[in-house]
Amino acid sequence: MKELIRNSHYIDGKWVTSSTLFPVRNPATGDIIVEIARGGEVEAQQAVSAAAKAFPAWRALTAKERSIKVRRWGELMLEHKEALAELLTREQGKPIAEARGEVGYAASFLEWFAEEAKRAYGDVIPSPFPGSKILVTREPVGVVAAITPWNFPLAMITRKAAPALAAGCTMVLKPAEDTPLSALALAVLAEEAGIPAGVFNVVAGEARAIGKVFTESEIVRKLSFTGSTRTGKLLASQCANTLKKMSLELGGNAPFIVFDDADIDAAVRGAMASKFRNTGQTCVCVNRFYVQSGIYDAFTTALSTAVSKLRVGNGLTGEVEQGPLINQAALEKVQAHVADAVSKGANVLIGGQPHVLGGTFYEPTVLTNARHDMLIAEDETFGPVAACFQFDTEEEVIAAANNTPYGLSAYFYTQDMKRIWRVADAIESGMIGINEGIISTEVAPFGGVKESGLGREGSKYGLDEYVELKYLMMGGLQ
Ligand SMILES: NC(=O)C1=CN([C@@H]2O[C@H](COP(=O)(O)OP(=O)(O)OC[C@H]3O[C@@H](n4cnc5c(N)ncnc54)[C@H](OP(=O)(O)O)[C@@H]3O)[C@@H](O)[C@H]2O)C=CC1
Ligand SMILES: O=C(O)CCCC(=O)O
Repeated sequence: MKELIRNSHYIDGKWVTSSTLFPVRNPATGDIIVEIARGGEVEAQQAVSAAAKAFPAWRALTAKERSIKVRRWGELMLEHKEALAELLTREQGKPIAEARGEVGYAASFLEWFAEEAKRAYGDVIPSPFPGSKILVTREPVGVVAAITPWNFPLAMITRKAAPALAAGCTMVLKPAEDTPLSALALAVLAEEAGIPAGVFNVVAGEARAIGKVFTESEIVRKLSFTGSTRTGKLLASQCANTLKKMSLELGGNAPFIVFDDADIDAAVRGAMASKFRNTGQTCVCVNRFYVQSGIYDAFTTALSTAVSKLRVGNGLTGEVEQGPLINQAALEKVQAHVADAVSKGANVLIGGQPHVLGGTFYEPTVLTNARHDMLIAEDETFGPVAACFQFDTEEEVIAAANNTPYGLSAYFYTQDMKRIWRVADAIESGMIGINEGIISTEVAPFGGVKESGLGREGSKYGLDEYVELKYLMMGGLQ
């Protein structure tokens, strides 16, 4: 087994330190896990140069040769599943069972795109001109920069690195300040898998300085970002001058609609899975529950009963289902949303306070009588708070669900087949769970519309984000 904890950057196949360090803390205890190198402009430039140098040889490999290495990277993740999961829980806080799930999910992107690498087919187009042939080939974009968030410290990296490397691109990565250790552990395993020096580089540290180098570089031809809409817009503006290709997976404000004819038990199971995954800290977590009047009391009561059974604590202890929030700012956001909702008339059915464990733990919470003038209706809470709105008609709820600049995920529960199609067509969202609370899988296209972003990750479509089409017109063939 490889030692997975590293405290320096991984650039050009070497472990490189910096003159200053920053602490990585366990959000469940506040303890420092390790202090790691704080990189900035210099390290970011080194990483971009290394990725540029490695690109010609990596793209020149056959798709099958790249596929073998990418697949091996994923296999190594699974061979180190327990150690990776433990590290992930220590730096991110999610319950160990969810961390194990994330290791598998992250590895699944490496397996999937190792397969897709071999299917980066071109095209032959019937030519309208005599004596000519028209061909389309698919080429790697070049050097890709990735900037990733703290909520899925492994999966958000492999969801980008797997298609990028499979397509023949090289990568520079800046992980989130709160969770760089999982990214560095991935670099250890990339090296072990035989991924050549410079193909995958990790620089942790100063977000703005590193981001500026990545976005302003003429060498970097693509930015792939997951995080807040605010930061996504900033990075997109920084990319404008070099007109980079961009994938942006940004914030959401997911509605979860429960119609009168829904199977209430199934809806509560879906609600629990979607809302409380990672303590409410995923971009596809429900933010607004819309429950039809006829079942409002029954649903909210059943939801509260389920929420009352959630066990909160340090994710490393096996029984726990809800970990801490990632940091103090996250706790303050949740507190502000709940205080604002209560001040405007929301009722607290359960929870509503910081947890007695202290730190950044917050009680799993259900609010009823939610209204649209509350902060919770506009901005993703990113915490364990289920805010329930009441509605009467399908028309009214579709208008309410769409009344947001976001459009990442949405969910609805009904047993009426005609309504399923009507509502699925009407909702403005990149992804919809229909009688289903968990939608994430490597085989399906993940991404949003409106201000939730650009592009799709995972699935057969995910490779397209890392390739350019090249059209070849061959004349004089007669
Ligand atoms: N779509 C999603 O999956 C996510 C959505 N969010 C939403 O965003 C809110 C705030 O979370 P937060 O972590 O601050 O999200 P951010 O969007 O700020 O962070 C995401 C990533 O972007 C980096 N980053 C931040 N600012 C810059 C910059 N100027 N240049 C380059 N990189 C930058 C961060 O680095 P660093 O960590 O070093 O600051 C991190 O790696 C959450 O409450 C949630 O609503 C958050 C995370 C994921
Ligand atoms: O919050 C995110 O951006 C990660 C989504 C996790 C998933 O793929 O479900």
